[in-house]
Amino acid sequence: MADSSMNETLLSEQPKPKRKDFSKNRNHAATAPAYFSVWDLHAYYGESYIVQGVSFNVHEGEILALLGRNGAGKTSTLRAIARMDDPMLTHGEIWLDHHHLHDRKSYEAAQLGIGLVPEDRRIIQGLTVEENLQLAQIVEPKGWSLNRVYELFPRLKERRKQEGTTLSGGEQQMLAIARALVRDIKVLLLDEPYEGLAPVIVDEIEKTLNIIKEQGITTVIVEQNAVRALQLADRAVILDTGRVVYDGTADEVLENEALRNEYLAI
Ligand SMILES: Nc1ncnc2c1ncn2[C@@H]1O[C@H](COP(=O)(O)OP(=O)(O)OP(=O)(O)O)[C@@H](O)[C@H]1O
Repeated sequence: MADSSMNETLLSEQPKPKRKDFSKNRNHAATAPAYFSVWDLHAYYGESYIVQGVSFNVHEGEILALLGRNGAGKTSTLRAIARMDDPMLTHGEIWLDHHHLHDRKSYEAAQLGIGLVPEDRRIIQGLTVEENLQLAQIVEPKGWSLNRVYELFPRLKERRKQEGTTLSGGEQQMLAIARALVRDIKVLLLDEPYEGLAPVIVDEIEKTLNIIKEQGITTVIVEQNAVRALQLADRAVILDTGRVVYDGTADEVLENEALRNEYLAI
């Protein structure tokens, strides 16, 4: 999270939040060729104006890295897309496979195919690995079967009777991703999946994300480990103070030292 001084700056310089008003939005779907399209999102925490007009498109089956320095607004953008209450989305459009999400609740966005894996992974205490997965399957529509998930994550199969919160960090991350897959998701939103993990575990998760991509699932990954995210991703969007400052190929960012220095400090 960014320091509070940035918040204060944003607070003093930015306009006050407006009432939610999606009626003035133009119909972006008519012009958006992309499978998953985010257009001109504006979102606030209380009066703090954080997401300041973010737009990007993602093609089906693509992996997009959403990058930027601490406090750039990456998590907030993911949360706005997943239609969480905080930050409050006040303007913009979100389209997934011809369905609009911008005027929906988070549970409706989830039913339409958004799978958010938050940074803290939210493994449910007191439940085994398998019970965590079964609980995620309660809500329709269902996605992958447990057998299919266990094929992808043999470690979870081995530990299926173990309490989820006692797993290692990497295994908990696998469980968090698996929980998204047992629901019928179209877009996987990953917030800092590599955080705190050893490089060898990052390798393992990266392989899994490539397999998930081969199955046609679209992924947006937010990651402080920008190089690893760029190596995985097809495309990259870089945010700075809640605005898009780069939208292009991941390879171009890896090759463009000036861009990396300026916006990623790497
Ligand atoms: N619940 C909240 N209430 C108020 N401000 C918040 C809240 N969460 C985040 N912010 C502020 O929003 C801004 C963007 O935060 P966000 O977490 O989206 O950034 P980020 O790019 O994901 O950074 P990081 O990698 O550090 O998490 C920061 O200034 C942060 O302090």
